[in-house]
Amino acid sequence: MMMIEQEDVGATTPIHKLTNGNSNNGLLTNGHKAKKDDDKATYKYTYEHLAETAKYLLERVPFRPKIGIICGSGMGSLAEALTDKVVFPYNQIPHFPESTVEGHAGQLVFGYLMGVEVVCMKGRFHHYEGYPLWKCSMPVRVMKLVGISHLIATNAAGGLNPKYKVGDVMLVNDHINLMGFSGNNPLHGPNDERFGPRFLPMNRAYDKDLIELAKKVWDDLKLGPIHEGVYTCLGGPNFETVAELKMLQMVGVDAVGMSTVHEVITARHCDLTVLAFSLITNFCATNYENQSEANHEEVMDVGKMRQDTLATFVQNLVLRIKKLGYPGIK
Ligand SMILES: O=P(O)(O)O[C@H]1O[C@H](CO)[C@@H](O)[C@H]1O
Ligand code: HPA
Repeated sequence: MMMIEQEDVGATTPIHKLTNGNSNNGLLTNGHKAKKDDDKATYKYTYEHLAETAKYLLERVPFRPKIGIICGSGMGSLAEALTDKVVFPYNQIPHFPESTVEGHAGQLVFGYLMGVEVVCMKGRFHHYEGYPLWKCSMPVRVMKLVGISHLIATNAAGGLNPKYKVGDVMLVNDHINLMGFSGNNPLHGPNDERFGPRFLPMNRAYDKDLIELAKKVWDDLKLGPIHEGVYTCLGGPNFETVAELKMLQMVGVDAVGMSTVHEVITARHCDLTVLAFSLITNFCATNYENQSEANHEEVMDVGKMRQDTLATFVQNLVLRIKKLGYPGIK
């Protein structure tokens, strides 16, 4: 059987090679033995490898999760309310990368949230950590393979819309894939149809029914105002310059961060129904008079400050999603 093996020598410069199908022997086709910890090599990330990861997890979890939750910076406490937890540190999961960012514990937690079977990523992977985008979003495929149909991606973000206040929540109704404009995309490289199609539409990426449901849940809980808006992901790790923020504002961005977009692309590729929201953790200074500077401590502090509200919101949201029979685009 012929297989495509990919050696990714840079985030955006893959070399595709046809081999005789023995892709799991650590030997790249140029004859060099791959280092076991080679972060750049996609040979560990074929469908078969991710299926192996999923099998490892499912053999240790007595149920199948329906909803995946990605906890944003400082928002790991979303996973605390889970009952009957089965916790996997990322470094013990076959083929999983490791979390390196403060506020991202690095654990995959299976459990029940209000009686709903979920799996939570306490810690996500960012491009600035040195991971290519396909690697940042590989856990989304793993979550798909363990059984989820719905993904709730959360993030901390800077508020560009002047109406937003620190601590507000914005339901993401669209994104601008700025990194994708330069060809940096999690689906870059050979496509495996078992995950999804080569070309996929993104105009309905953020499920409208789920956005309406989330608004209703938020309102029913009387949690105050909630926004809907456009998110963008930059590469980071530096926060933005004033000129960059002014440009983002001009093109219609409401909140800016360094994650989520690649996860959502990967999720839609494998047909997951997606809801995403941003916790606005800081203002974005769009003029030179503003002396305040963004920093990660503030981002995490705001996460902590809003953790109870967000936990209540997410718990009620998953409950309603289950009660409604898991609505949304399939
Ligand atoms: O998007 P999450 O992971 O919530 O984190 C956001 O917060 C960090 C910056 O403080 C960046 O990693 C940015 O992406
Ligand atoms: N910019 C980019 N990423 C962020 C920000 C920000 O202002 N806040 C939290 N994550």
